[in-house]
Amino acid sequence: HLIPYLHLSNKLAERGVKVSFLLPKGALTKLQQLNHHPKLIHFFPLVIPHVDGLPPGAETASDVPFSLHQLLASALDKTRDQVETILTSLKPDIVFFDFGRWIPEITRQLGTKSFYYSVINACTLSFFRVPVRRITVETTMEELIQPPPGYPSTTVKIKHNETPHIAGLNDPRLGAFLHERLTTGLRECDAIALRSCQEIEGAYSDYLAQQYSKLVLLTGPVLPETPATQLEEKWDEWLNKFESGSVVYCAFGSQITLQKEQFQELMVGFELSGCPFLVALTPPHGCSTIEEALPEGFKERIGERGWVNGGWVPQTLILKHPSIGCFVSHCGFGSMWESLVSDCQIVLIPFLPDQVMGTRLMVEELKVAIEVERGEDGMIGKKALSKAIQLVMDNESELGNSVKNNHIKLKNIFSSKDWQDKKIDSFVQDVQFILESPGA
Ligand SMILES: C[C@@H]1O[C@H](OP(=O)(O)OP(=O)(O)OC[C@H]2O[C@@H](n3ccc(=O)[nH]c3=O)[C@H](O)[C@@H]2O)[C@H](O)[C@H](O)[C@H]1O
Repeated sequence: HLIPYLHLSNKLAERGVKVSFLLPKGALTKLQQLNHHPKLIHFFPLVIPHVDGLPPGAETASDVPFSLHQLLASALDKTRDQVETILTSLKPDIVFFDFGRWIPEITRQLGTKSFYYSVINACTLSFFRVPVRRITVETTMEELIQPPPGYPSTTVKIKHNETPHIAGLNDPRLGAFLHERLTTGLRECDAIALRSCQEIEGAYSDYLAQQYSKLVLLTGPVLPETPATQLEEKWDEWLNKFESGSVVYCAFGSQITLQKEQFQELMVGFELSGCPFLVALTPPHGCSTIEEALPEGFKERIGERGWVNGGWVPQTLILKHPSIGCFVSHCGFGSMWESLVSDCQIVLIPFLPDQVMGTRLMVEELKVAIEVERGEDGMIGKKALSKAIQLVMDNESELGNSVKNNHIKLKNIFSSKDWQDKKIDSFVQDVQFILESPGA
């Protein structure tokens, strides 16, 4: 959530807006590198108090598994005094927030506005977090995956047989907690803003506005300008060995850590695909390095054809490299947008609820990607993965060409800087209108 908020801050700063960015102290180093306007964007590091049950020093969602997000949110709540002191001294015109459901209480006292800025896709937010829904600890799985009345899709949904394998769905306490927290923020804020656009999520954003009877503003994808820095030599040199559009790139964002068995199954899937591949995944559970996680004899069999990296890679630069032809992604919202503006074929393996919903939007509605089906046991099988990759990489494949052509149509719109700038410009105009009309 911090990365998309900073992308938006950069776009606002480009338009002369002064931004105060409150963030966990521990995230400062990583985020500082993404701050393109240090004269207009000032960081205010927050000390995140320890909460029993959290690993020592845990400060962001990438430090803890999804199951501990409730504890992380209570640690966030303990920063309220720090936040209140900073906002009282700054007196900003608007506060953008998402998990801090007590922000509107503070902004009302200060006579300023609060915008709930959602960095997850609108099709998920409007499916689960609308006032017409009641999600409590008693809510059954059947009730949970039922669309709310008036929901604008019958294909964007979570299927019953997959529910046991989606993290965060099978914990009624976590579900009730998230529902109460997010709907409070959406109900109490002055306006809702979404990191999306009419072209792909207009129906969901309109549904949300109708459900909350409040303005819903769209910022568009808010993608950073391609950084001036070049792709590091080690990646560029290795990728240049392969034909244009032949390499498969796989990454699952900052929150997914696989079980070792699933990790190894995916590695053999890349091997069976016959394509060169570059994989950037954190070492699976129980492994401290990626080397120890690799299947027996894998490195010897693969040789120079594959690179499995156990840490963070410059994803946006890699996706722009001409050798990359396929992106195997978890459909995190940031990666989803980055895949839409890329020239790659898109293969999706979602893990969290919003990633499943985003995958259905991409596959069933936009028809620009294919999804790798899980087996009965919830595993992504090596054959299913290699088949999906071969399908999109085969120039003769009808489905492969169909998703490619649909993707190109959207890419031609979304990758235009002019289109992206127009989205932000109209967002800033709408915000100014709200600020100038006190009754709004
Ligand atoms: C809203 C929330 O975002 C979360 O973020 P997560 O980090 O998983 O994935 P992305 O949104 O793709 O964000 C990941 C960001 O990290 C970048 N990246 C990733 C891996 C790497 O090796 N190098 C990189 O530069 C990537 O380019 C993207 O910008 C979850 O999805 C969650 O489902 C969703 O609700």
